[in-house]
Amino acid sequence: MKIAVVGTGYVGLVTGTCFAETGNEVICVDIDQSKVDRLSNGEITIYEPGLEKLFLRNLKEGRLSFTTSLADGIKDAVIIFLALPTPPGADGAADLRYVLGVAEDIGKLLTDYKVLVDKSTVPVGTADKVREAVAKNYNGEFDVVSNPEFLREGVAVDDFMKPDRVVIGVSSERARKLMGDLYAPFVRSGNPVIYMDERSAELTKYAANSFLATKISFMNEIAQLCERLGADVDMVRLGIGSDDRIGKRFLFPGIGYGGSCFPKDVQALVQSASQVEYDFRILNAVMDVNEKQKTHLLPKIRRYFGNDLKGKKFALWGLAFKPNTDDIREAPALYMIDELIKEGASVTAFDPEAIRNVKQVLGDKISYAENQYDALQDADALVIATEWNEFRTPDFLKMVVRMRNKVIFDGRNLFDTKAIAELGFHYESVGRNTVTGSSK
Ligand SMILES: NC(=O)C1=CN([C@@H]2O[C@H](COP(=O)(O)OP(=O)(O)OC[C@H]3O[C@@H](n4cnc5c(N)ncnc54)[C@H](O)[C@@H]3O)[C@@H](O)[C@H]2O)C=CC1
Ligand SMILES: O=C(O)[C@H]1O[C@H](OP(=O)(O)OP(=O)(O)OC[C@H]2O[C@@H](n3ccc(=O)[nH]c3=O)[C@H](O)[C@@H]2O)[C@H](O)[C@@H](O)[C@@H]1O
Repeated sequence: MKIAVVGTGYVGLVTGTCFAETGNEVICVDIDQSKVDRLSNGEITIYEPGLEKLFLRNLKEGRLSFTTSLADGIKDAVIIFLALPTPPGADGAADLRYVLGVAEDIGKLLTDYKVLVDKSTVPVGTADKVREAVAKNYNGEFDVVSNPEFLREGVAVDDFMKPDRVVIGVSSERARKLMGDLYAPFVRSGNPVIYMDERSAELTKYAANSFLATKISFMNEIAQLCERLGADVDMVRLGIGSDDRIGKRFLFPGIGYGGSCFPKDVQALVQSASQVEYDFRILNAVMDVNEKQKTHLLPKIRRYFGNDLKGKKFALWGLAFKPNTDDIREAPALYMIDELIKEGASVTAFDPEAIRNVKQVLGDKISYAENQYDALQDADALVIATEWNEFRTPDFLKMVVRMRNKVIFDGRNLFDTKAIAELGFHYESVGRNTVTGSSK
């Protein structure tokens, strides 16, 4: 099948590549000329494990191509995916200007039947708005489908190729058949396609992200209680997670959820609710808890250093909002850096993939290390903000010889408290007892 993907960011590139991989002819459209040039020349624009191999294969074999021309992109396509940004507007509601702007442009170009698919995360009612935008300039036949995306960065290829489910909001039989054919290879791997109306599909996406964010904020509050009551959140997590009704996943406390989606989507759902005069109280609390959790380590750090961070040198491990991505949108590490610098401390950071992106935002406000151990040179303390695998089993001897103090503030609970105390570290984490080794 010939398909177009408009918007070649994270979701667009994964969507385009994976549909090419299942034998479709895919043209990806983006307004960013340099991005299109790089991609056309075989240079991948995002860090996503496993994607580059598929991208290069499909580019080479001619199933995947890139253009800045919307007209060329959609000319022969039967299905057009819109994978455009939906950032928060001033009031927190999703800003639909990109989606509706492109829909209107597509209306000007259409000459025959096509299916427009909302892949972006969009509020309830957007499919109707897209229909209206297209119909401003085109009075022929077309359909609009809502097909929200549930992939996670870092495991995006697997999530896309072997999804837990595919949600398709569709009210036309013709479009349903086309979408069913397109997704047939994914269903073969045993996962259901759930068909529903467009409004339910649109809400399903926000409900999923908001529920997951709620789970995280709930555990962050349990962690707060654990610290005050002398319990261990990792034990509580295991204790409740083995109940199938609760489930083991997404129960990890930390320094708050970040990324390009949870913060924006929870806020957008609250805003959608308020537009229909509903006060979504749980989600207001979820956002509030998350804001506080982002700075959870700071009082601990201040307390340890007697409320004076001036001149203190911090090593920071992890800048990306989570492991296996170079994405730093709403990354908790950035909030901590801000606060530490404000209080007169200096920071030397290491991240396996995200340094390039952070340099663009922070420049020389902080120093950057070549590897995790170099970041520790003369550090008064190590702060851990992202749970990259290589941070989990470090060479402690290498750490000790570089650090001025054997002190760790861990926002991701990477180490066993007993073992780290035996190595002589003072170790503070989230929802677990502070431990202090003998050679503090
Ligand atoms: N990043 C993620 O993990 C996920 C994102 N989503 C949703 O998917 C949507 C897209 O998100 P991302 O891919 O992260 O965004 P992104 O910001 O990475 O990419 C958007 C792309 O659209 C391009 N663009 C903007 N205006 C355009 C136009 N008029 N014509 C053509 N291209 C244009 C930009 O140049 C950019 O390359 C959002 O609604 C997001 O909430 C959904 C699931 C996962
Ligand atoms: O709509 C989206 O864009 C996507 O948002 C999330 O995916 P993503 O943002 O890539 O990352 P997650 O793995 O969900 O993590 C989000 C944040 O929650 C934090 N988190 C996650 C899990 C956990 O147990 N604890 C926790 O603090 C992570 O550190 C991270 O900051 C969802 O998991 C995807 O299903 C969805 O498609």
